Amino acid sequence: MRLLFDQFMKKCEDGSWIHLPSYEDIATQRSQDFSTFIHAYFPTASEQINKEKLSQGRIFTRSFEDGLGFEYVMFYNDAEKRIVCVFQGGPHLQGMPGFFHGGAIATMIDATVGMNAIVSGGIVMTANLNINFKRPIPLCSIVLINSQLDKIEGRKLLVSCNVQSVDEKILYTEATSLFIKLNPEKEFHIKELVLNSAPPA
Ligand SMILES: CCCCC/C=C\C/C=C\C/C=C\C/C=C\CCCC(=O)SCCNC(=O)CCNC(=O)[C@H](O)C(C)(C)COP(=O)(O)OP(=O)(O)OC[C@H]1O[C@@H](n2cnc3c(N)ncnc32)[C@H](O)[C@@H]1OP(=O)(O)O
Repeated sequence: MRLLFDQFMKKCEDGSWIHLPSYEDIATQRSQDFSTFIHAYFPTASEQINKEKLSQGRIFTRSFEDGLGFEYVMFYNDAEKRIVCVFQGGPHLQGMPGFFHGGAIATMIDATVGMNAIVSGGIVMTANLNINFKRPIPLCSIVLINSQLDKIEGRKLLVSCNVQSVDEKILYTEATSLFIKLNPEKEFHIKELVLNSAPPA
């Protein structure tokens, strides 16, 4: 994992790739924006959300103890509209004995294609996620999630991805997704928000 991280950090040196900040980095810096965001886009839901609970909110991929759940880092290539996620799931993500749970894989896929849609299109939500599980992924192995923005049609963003072994010899999973941009009149400049929260390369 460290070796792959260092290889991608090297690619960041010429600016072609960007090490994306973790959700926690963004949330810590911009937590005051979250209730404004919810109120702007989902005014009815906003009344149903307990403000105290919201302040305890955590993205669930970052809710496990270190090493037991989702360990990952993402890198973004703006020219190619690609994100590569280096993912090493922990033992608490087990489904079939010895392998990752399909829901855990779906979560990481959604997080990766979702981040690609966010940096490409702004505030979006997943409308559709289609996954083909082709081979089971051994528990605790390191995999690469390669996502690609395929098309933008008005408010719709189509992003595809695959999950491969690090040596690229095993294709574990393929997925396509549809994201819908929320009301553009209430645009938050989320791309800047995400990129400005990036740790130094
Ligand atoms: C400053 C604060 C910032 C806050 C965020 C901060 C930081 C974030 C940073 C990082 C985040 C990190 C990682 C991201 C991690 C994970 C990503 C997870 C994302 C999710 O986990 S998200 C949860 C699951 N997600 C939902 O909970 C959505 C529920 N849903 C809805 O809320 C609505 O459904 C919505 C909004 C999607 C659309 O609603 P809408 O009213 O805006 O649009 P409408 O329905 O008119 O559709 C417009 C056109 O899309 C077509 N269309 C729609 N749906 C379709 C479908 N399924 N298949 C085919 N076509 C479809 C229509 O047919 C029409 O097409 P046409 O225009 O051609 O007629």
